[in-house]
Amino acid sequence: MIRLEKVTWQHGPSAGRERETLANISFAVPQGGFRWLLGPSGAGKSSLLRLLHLEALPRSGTCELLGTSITPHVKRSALARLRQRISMVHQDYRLMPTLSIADNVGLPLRLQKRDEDEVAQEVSTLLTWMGLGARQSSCPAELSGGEQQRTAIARAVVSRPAIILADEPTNALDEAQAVRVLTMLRELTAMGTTVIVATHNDALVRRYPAPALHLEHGKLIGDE
Ligand SMILES: Nc1ncnc2c1ncn2[C@@H]1O[C@H](COP(=O)(O)OP(=O)(O)OP(=O)(O)O)[C@@H](O)[C@H]1O
Repeated sequence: MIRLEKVTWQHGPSAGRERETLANISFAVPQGGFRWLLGPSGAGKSSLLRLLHLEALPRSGTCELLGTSITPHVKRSALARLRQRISMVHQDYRLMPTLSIADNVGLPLRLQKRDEDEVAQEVSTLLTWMGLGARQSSCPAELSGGEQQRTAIARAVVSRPAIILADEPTNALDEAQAVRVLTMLRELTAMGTTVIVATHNDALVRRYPAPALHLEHGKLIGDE
């Protein structure tokens, strides 16, 4: 469950800024829910996802993720536990440049101290499904943009997190790959994962009708 009530946040210090990056944002997504996150460039989509990924804390308002209230007083240990259950596909992928593709994808499983044989098996199965079976020992720099994006998606889903946040996860993919990724994300919601996908891909939104959060100038102008 994700629940935000009048959440406000901004980049940098409050003084001297014309407006908040995110202003008075309220919405809720039940566990297993799917939401598109839409809005023009600069509307605040990435900022909202970063907030939900706990890369920053709200300036005001209440934010509840998976039953934990995110307040300035929340314990670091609680935040750390929560972070392990929330995955993000960043727009710029954020792969570890010195690790192979397999090790990048295996990272969340190793953080969970999973058995090495199990890690190898899960990573290999997922990468093969993503069409990256032959690239497992390559480094990110040797991959195309689309291959890097698919690696970032694999890393986000491999540990079966409770929440997946994806920031334009299909912008480097061709249509067939984008459809495959969306189908997978929708299937994960059927298994109880909450998914929010920011996108400018109107065709994909039309193909997968779902409720959408519409942001404009940092304000939520629609939740339907
Ligand atoms: N690091 C930063 N420092 C200061 N302001 C920033 C920073 N990153 C983004 N902003 C500002 O915050 C606002 C929201 O940006 P954000 O990246 O969240 O929008 P977006 O909707 O994701 O845009 P896009 O669709 O282009 O990715 C914009 O006004 C942007 O200029």
